[in-house]
Amino acid sequence: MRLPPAIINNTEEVLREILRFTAPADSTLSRYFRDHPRLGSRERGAIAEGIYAVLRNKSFYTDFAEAGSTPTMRRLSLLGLAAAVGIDSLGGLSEEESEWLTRIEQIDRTLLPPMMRANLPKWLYDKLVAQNGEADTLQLADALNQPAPLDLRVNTIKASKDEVVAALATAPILCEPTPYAPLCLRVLKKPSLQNLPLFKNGAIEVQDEGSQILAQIVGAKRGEMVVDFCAGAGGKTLALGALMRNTGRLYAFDVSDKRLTKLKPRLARSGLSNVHPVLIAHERDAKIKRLAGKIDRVLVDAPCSGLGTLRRNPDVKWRQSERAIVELNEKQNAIMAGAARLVKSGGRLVYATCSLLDEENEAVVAQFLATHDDFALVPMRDVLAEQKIALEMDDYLKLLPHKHQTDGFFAAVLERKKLPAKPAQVRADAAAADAIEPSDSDTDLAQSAAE
Ligand SMILES: C[S@@+](CC[C@H](N)C(=O)[O-])C[C@H]1O[C@@H](n2cnc3c(N)ncnc32)[C@H](O)[C@@H]1O
Repeated sequence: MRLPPAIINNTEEVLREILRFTAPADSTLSRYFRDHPRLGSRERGAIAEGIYAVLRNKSFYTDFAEAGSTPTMRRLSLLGLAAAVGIDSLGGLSEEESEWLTRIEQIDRTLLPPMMRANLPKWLYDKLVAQNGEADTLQLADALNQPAPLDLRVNTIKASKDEVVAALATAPILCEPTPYAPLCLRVLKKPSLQNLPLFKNGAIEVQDEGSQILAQIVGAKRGEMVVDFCAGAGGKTLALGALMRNTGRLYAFDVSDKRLTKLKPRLARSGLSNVHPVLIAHERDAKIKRLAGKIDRVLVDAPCSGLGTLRRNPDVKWRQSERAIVELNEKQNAIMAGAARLVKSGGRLVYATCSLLDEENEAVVAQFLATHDDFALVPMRDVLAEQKIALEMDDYLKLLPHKHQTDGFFAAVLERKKLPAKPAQVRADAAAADAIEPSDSDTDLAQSAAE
């Protein structure tokens, strides 16, 4: 059955707003759907997919939509909707529009000028070509312009992987294991999962395989003191807490109350009791200072451009700018310096981003090492071997959608050099002092966590 002609107008209306790039596309779409409750689920799906198709293919579509007699916004909407549901499913097309859409569908995109084929803004295209060359950039861009698969992480606190596969099969939902992360399942279609008992009872979380690998390379062990410095809504926190088998202490820091609030229901579902969310004012907050030198593993999943997640958030490439990257860089350097203070001698600091740009990745690590000679890089190949992850990397983790079918991720592991052992008497005195005067850091933080 054809979709009603009115959805072309709806798409045009919301697209006009989204293309101003003043807010994330997903939040504008959610608000539009809330304001238009009469749209059915099929119509909503078509509009959302149509908008995402325009965002993914904006350079190519704009070039073709600007020619012709009908308004550009209608033509862009038609191109997006046709890509999302097929020309034959669209009601209300004129004969000229149907023929025009068919002609564009038949264009061989490999013959387009490279930047138009990549559908990237010039500044980003130029940076990626300078970094990786044109052929690799085009392959990367093609992969970034495909929708991401739906990956799940099995929460072993609640169920085994086999139990989850069996329960999904009865739904019936088909899934398959992925190559690298041991607890990852890739769902073959994209069913809604929210109402599944498995989801409600916390046995599964939606999480990209790349994100799961990142949590694993932190190498957090049972009973350790761990900090997830930029925990956000807790995607990696929950994975870390489960890897620690719900033991030790895992602090989830963030400067955003809104994001930490989103962590709370996920935490309740997860069954974890070792996680302590703490709202911090900034990376030098006094709450942090009190944990200085006490933490085994610190993860900095830094605020970044998010360019590695274009499969999910295609608007990000049009919303980011070179100037924003410079500002992010300052923040990334400052957060690393703040987080480093927590790491104990012999402990590890993991820097991670979902950016594709060297300046947010290798350059931040280089700047950190240049100013922190008490840290050394642990080559990623050694970390992956420790964790038995079958990925070939050199010094850094660099996950890419066209090579690993994950979002784009970067990570580096830095170890704080071990201090020379203290003389026996000094050690004994320090132990006695600790026993009499427990540090106030834990009580303070536990209190913040309870708030
Ligand atoms: C990439 S997101 C984290 C995503 C999260 N780790 C996850 O797996 O879902 C970066 C986070 O850093 C937080 N952030 C920004 N500045 C910060 C700072 N100075 N200290 C700690 N967190 C900060 C942001 O609020 C945001 O939640």
